[in-house]
Parts: sequence; structure tokens; C-alpha cells
Amino acid sequence: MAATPPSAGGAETYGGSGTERWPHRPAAWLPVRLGLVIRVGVLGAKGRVGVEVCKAVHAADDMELVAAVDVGDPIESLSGAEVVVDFTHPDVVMDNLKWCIEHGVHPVVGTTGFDAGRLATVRGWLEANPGVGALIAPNFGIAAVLMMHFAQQAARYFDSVEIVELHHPGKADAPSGTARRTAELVAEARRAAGLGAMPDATTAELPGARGADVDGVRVHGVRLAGLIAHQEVLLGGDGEILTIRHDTMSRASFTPGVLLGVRRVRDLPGLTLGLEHLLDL
Ligand SMILES: NC(=O)c1ccc[n+]([C@@H]2O[C@H](COP(=O)([O-])OP(=O)(O)OC[C@H]3O[C@@H](n4cnc5c(N)ncnc54)[C@H](O)[C@@H]3O)[C@@H](O)[C@H]2O)c1
Ligand SMILES: O=C(O)C1=N[C@H](C(=O)O)CCC1
Repeated sequence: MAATPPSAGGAETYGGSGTERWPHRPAAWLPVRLGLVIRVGVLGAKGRVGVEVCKAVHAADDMELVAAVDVGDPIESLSGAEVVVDFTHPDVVMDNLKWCIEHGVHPVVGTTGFDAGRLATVRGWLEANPGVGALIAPNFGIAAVLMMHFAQQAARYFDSVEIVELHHPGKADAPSGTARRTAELVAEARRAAGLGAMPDATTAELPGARGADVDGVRVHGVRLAGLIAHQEVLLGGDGEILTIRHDTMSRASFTPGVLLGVRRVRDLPGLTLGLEHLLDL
């Protein structure tokens, strides 16, 4: 019979703050002893994505869910975590990130709403806390990351590129983080190829009819009951059109990417922007 130690050295953190709804699952004592189990906290644990992340962390043999935090829970509940996953709201994510970085906790962030100013602030916090790694990814779906990558690769071959993002009506931000990042990648690719502005003769416009201008790329947002998260990148050239489309069919699709981020973020000091950097693309 396998020997069982009297104390698994870390397994006692099971059932920590907010984790009551996750059935007790003792961590295998040897990996805990060897420090191979990553202590993970989740912010936004009761949300649409947070619930899926808690399930996935709980089921992972190399992770321990030490805190499942939502509105009303003290952020100090995360003190026992090495890595914190944040799927909350654009209005609160900066405060969460600041707390994590200043407490030496590595954040893996899915929450959207990051612009250049916010990213510069995060970089400043990370410089003041060397050794802390933060991963911020607008989309943790592997297929979504590939869609963005393919759009970036294709962009230089076409006169016109426009993006249509389609989401559930409960979404707070527009355009989506994925669409915003895709537009930036397309714009970078066009600049690198020496392409100028896209053809567009519009002179009379009802405000909003041509979508938002992100780095010179038009982005159109749809909010519709029944949707989860979808995006089309339309690329138009001489007599032909390429459409690259991604559809999220389940929020569980985000969790393999999140777990990959949790496993890698401690070894990536500073800011990593986008899951593509972990995928060898
Ligand atoms: N990067 C990705 O792959 C990805 C995928 C899906 C959603 N998102 C983004 O993640 C965010 C959350 O999406 P969602 O659909 O799960 O939203 P949601 O509203 O269903 O969940 C957010 C949860 O965060 C909680 N919350 C709010 N403020 C908090 C705080 N200060 N501390 C702790 N918890 C807090 C809310 O109570 C809620 O339970 C959005 O910004 C969304 O765009 C990103
Ligand atoms: O449901 C959401 O909200 C999503 N947000 C991300 C974004 O803004 O790109 C990723 C897709 C789902």
C-alpha cells in the first residue's frame, strides 16, 4: 500500500476562501511536497468564464484552487496563491492587477478593456516588482488566436480589411478585446508592407455607421441574444474576398489556454501580451 504522509504540506489550503462549491480533492502529496503543484486563485469566480476556469483548475492534477473570489470577497483571500486568473470586468481589473503584482502574485488576465495607457501602467508596476510575470490575453481560445494570426499574415495581400465582432448582449466593452488586438495586428502588417490607407469614399455618414476606427482598421460590433463570441475578418482585393471566421461554441474553450498560461507565467517575468507567445506560432 502506498505510504500516505500525515500532512501533505499544502493540501490543507484546499477549501480556502470561496472554494466551498468545489468538492474537496486532496492534491497528490508527492507533487505538493516537491512544489510541483501551482497554487491558483480565481478572480471573477462566479462569472460566465470564471466558473469554467475554477472547474478546469480544480480538475488539473498539477494545480490547486486555493481561492475563488468574486464581488464582496476580500482580495486578501488570494494571499496563498502563486498565480491568479482574472476574468472580472474592465472597471476593476487594474486594481486587481496592481494588488497581484505588488504582492508578488503572477496574474493571468482574460479581462478585456486594455489600451496603450493601461498597458504602460502595468509595465510600470512590473518594473517596480522584477520577477513577477503577467500574461494578458484578449482571447484564450486556441482557434481564436490562430484566426488573429492568420488575419495578420493575410493582411498585406489585400487592399481592404474590416472586422466584424459578434457577442452576447451581456458584454461590457466594445469593440471586443480580440477585435481591437486583431485590428492592431492587421495595421502593423499593413504598415510593414508599406500599404497606405484603405479605399473608402464615404463623405456622408450617420455616426457609427462605418464602425470604430482602430489604428485605421474599421471594426463593427454586433450584440445579439444567442451568441457567445464570434469574429469575422473580411479581406478584400482585386475580384476576390477572403473571410476568416472564428466561433466560440462553449466558454470551456478558453480553459486550455488559461491553464497553459498558469503553467508558464511564473517563468515569464514582465508583461506577455497574447497567448500566441506561448504557442510557438
Ligand atoms: N480573454 C478571453 O479569452 C476572454 C474570454 C471571455 C471573456 N473575456 C473577458 O473576461 C471578462 C469577464 O467575462 P464574463 O463573461 O465571465 O463576465 P461575467 O460578468 O459573467 O463575470 C465577471 C465576474 O466578475 C465578478 N467581479 C466583478 N468585479 C469583481 C471584483 N472586483 N472582484 C472579484 N470579482 C469581481 C462579477 O461578479 C462576475 O461574477 C470580460 O472582460 C470579457 O470580455 C475574455
Ligand atoms: O464574452 C466576452 O466578453 C469575450 N470577451 C473577449 C473579447 O472581448 O475579445 C474574448 C471573447 C469573449
